[in-house]
Amino acid sequence: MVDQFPQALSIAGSDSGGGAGMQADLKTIQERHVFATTVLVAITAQNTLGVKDAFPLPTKIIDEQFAALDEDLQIKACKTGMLADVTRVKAVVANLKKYDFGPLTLDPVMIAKGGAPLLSEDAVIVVRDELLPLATIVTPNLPEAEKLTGQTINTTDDMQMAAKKLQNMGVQNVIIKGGHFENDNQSSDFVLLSNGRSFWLSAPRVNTANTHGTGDTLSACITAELAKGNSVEQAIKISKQFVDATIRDGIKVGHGHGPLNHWAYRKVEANAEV
Ligand SMILES: Nc1ncnc2c1ncn2[C@@H]1O[C@H](COP(=O)(O)OP(=O)(O)O)[C@@H](O)[C@H]1O
Ligand SMILES: Cc1ncc(COP(=O)(O)O)c(N)n1
Repeated sequence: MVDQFPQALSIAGSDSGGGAGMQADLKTIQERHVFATTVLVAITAQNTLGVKDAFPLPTKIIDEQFAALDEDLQIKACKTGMLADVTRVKAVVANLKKYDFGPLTLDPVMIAKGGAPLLSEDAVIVVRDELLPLATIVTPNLPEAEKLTGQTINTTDDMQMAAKKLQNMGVQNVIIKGGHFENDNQSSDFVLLSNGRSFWLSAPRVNTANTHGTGDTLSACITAELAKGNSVEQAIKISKQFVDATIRDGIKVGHGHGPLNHWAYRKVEANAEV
């Protein structure tokens, strides 16, 4: 059979403000020329000023979304974002064990930039023990890596140690994002691959409050690149450049932590072609 157009899946929560969550995933996957599909796990009433309310969806409709996709589509890579609570994490784990949607990028979303919880405290252990071993790559920010490993992260050495711990927990590849090291003039992420290779991806830190959805965008881009058949290393490198462009070439939307410019990477690619 002729291969179908590359298809990727975002399993996440909706951000009504359009900057993060499933909306950021859809915009990113589309920008990478991959067909985006979705399993909606929760709905948030949210804007750039914060999360006003959140409503986790019943597991029945979560299961039905997975079944509908499996019946018809040929999904080559998937990612998880906001999973809300123990019930939803367990539902997603069960579905990912039931169906093959390709390599899983696990973005262990826990707390929104504005401070609102997007994953209940008791669900962290379920993510660690049940979802992490299913993932091809995990993409925690610093507070998420601290929660998952139980260690504090104050230095770059701590980041490397935490990455090794995560790998020992059963995930093949790890990227620990350094966006929260706000006193550094670089934004540096540490990558540890399944073959033991490790490296840093750094970019000059952009002095901006408009970083709503950076983590979602990075993990969605990795997912899109994996759906095209790129290696984990290629996918991570392209995604760092992609998210960097979306932050650097910013737009003004809303009055708080504004969203990214999801079409900024087009200019980078156009310049590269000249
Ligand atoms: N101010 C910034 N300037 C440049 N890159 C940034 C900035 N903030 C975050 N990043 C990058 O954005 C990506 C997402 O990181 P981070 O913001 O830590 O994730 P999250 O949204 O999950 O908290 C990483 O590649 C990080 O290095
Ligand atoms: C539905 C949803 N999913 C994820 C995030 C995390 O994004 P950020 O950490 O940039 O606030 C969010 N705010 N809302």
